[in-house]
Amino acid sequence: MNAILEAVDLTKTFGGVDAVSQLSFAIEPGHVHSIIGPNGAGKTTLINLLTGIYTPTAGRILVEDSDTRGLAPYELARKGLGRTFQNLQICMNMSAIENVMVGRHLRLNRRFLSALLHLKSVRAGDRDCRDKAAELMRFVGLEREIDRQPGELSYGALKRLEIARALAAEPRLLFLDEPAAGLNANETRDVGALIREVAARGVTVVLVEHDMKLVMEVSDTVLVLNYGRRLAQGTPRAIQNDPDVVSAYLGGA
Ligand SMILES: Nc1ncnc2c1ncn2[C@@H]1O[C@H](COP(=O)(O)OP(=O)(O)OP(=O)(O)O)[C@@H](O)[C@H]1O
Repeated sequence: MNAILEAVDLTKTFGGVDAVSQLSFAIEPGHVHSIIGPNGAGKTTLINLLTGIYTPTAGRILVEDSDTRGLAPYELARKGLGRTFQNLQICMNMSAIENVMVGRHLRLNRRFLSALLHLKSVRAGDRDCRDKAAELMRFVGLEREIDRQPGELSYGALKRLEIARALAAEPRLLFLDEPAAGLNANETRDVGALIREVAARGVTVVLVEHDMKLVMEVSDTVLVLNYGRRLAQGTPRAIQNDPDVVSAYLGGA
């Protein structure tokens, strides 16, 4: 088995409601894999399970064949799992590049909290970290924003900054939770191009997104959830033509 991540009979129950129910799937390395589904289908719950925020009620999650049960999110980050969040998690009192440098410390420094508290010495002492962060800001198209404060950046730029920060930890698998939410059409198109570039760098991308145009343009495979279960999985073209998906989701969207 060469899956980078595998879910086996995964279930998460909240007070009698199965938010995710007996879900099995595999994510092959490389490419862009999207997870879609109507509101309440279980997408966020699934991401929170895969990234260690929730513990499964039943079932298993394997990262490169190793069971992740009991591992905290930061331990999964060290195994190569990165993520961005639906709601921005940017530190507004740090410069844009410092936010990206923090992302690198989350992976490299076991005592990252103390590193955060001594950010000035980190900044002075770790030229490599800053250089790497600057390279990532260029990669996401924010080369002119390096020393600006997040409060001066557009919402679209902040979303890209989050992606740069997640990449700073050098993930092999990157979860993007609604990266296009709140963006206009141009910004969404740019995020789509960025997602493809991230995948071209060899980072496997798992995308949770409501914007169907974006999903269909950037994905290699799409997993469709409905009531916490797998409704369909396949290429964007196959998904768009799947009658179950059309009636349960796309048709009602
Ligand atoms: N912490 C929680 N406590 C109780 N129920 C929850 C909790 N989180 C999610 N649920 C329920 O689990 C189901 C799946 O919710 P989830 O947020 O994972 O869906 P989603 O597909 O991400 O939805 P959306 O597209 O609206 O973000 C819903 O019925 C929701 O009400």
